[in-house]
Amino acid sequence: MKIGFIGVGAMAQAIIQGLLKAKLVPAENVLIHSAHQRHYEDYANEYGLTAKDTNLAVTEASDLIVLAVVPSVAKKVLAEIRSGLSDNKVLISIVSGISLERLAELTDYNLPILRSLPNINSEFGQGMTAVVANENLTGEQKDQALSVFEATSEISELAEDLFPAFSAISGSAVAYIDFFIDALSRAGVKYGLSKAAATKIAAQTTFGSADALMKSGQTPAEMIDKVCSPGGDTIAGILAMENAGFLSSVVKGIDATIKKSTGK
Ligand SMILES: NC(=O)C1=CN([C@@H]2O[C@H](COP(=O)(O)OP(=O)(O)OC[C@H]3O[C@@H](n4cnc5c(N)ncnc54)[C@H](OP(=O)(O)O)[C@@H]3O)[C@@H](O)[C@H]2O)C=CC1
Ligand SMILES: O=C(O)[C@@H]1CCC=N1
Repeated sequence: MKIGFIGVGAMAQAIIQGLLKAKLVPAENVLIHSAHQRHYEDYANEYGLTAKDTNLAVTEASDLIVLAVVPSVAKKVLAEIRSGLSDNKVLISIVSGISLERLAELTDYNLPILRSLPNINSEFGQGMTAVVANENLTGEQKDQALSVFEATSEISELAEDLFPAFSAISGSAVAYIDFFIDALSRAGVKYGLSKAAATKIAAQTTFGSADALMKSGQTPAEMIDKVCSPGGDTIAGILAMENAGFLSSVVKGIDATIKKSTGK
């Protein structure tokens, strides 16, 4: 199986690194092209990938074609690769905000297409990806397309109208969670910890909390209650955070993310 990437920016690189770690395909079976020759050639050389001269050449030589460009250039790129697509290849889009209907309209209504929304944690096999297939993508071909994300992440098959919410609380939320870790870390610095030590402590605590939450099967509220000793320190902190608008500031951030991705 050959997997082509059109665009090798932050998200494509995370998936490629995840795929290489998972050994889903040999490195030379990953084909790439992007806007800047120096960038895609250097990246291909560094990891033993195959660089191609054009987006169309990637498409023609691949079984799965991952569209990994920013939304504003997707239309132009799809026009370039359209003639290389056929029903024995799968177009996989990771582009935020472009629907299956729009992808088909810009290419061909008979093509198998998978719309996905991964997150950057795919690099370490810890991603979370939403997927939705069109009616032309079924059976073995669908399994093959899903294998890219199974190798790098958990998968959630979602209705398309939930993609903006998913993108906000997963794709974008990696940054929001890191923002929270950085906030904890800066608070640690305020009270004398070094930034490096505070960041490690905050990151491990975040990681361990997410792991424990999932392993316990409890709700976040139940976990919070276990940490808040009666009359203790944590409940004082929770109340002060909420008084400063913690919940509504997080929801406002998600509202803004969804508004930007949908224009609504
Ligand atoms: N970053 C993330 O966490 C996530 C991103 N996404 C989606 O992934 C897509 C890419 O985002 P991201 O990786 O962050 O963006 P980047 O800006 O990091 O990467 C964009 C890539 O597109 C390439 N590119 C630009 N124009 C062309 C062209 N005409 N032909 C071929 N390649 C081109 C660039 O080439 P070059 O490198 O040579 O300049 C670059 O490699 C977006 O649609 C985004 O919505 C989805 C989920 C999460
Ligand atoms: O910021 C963005 O537009 C992309 C979509 C999800 C994560 N990054």
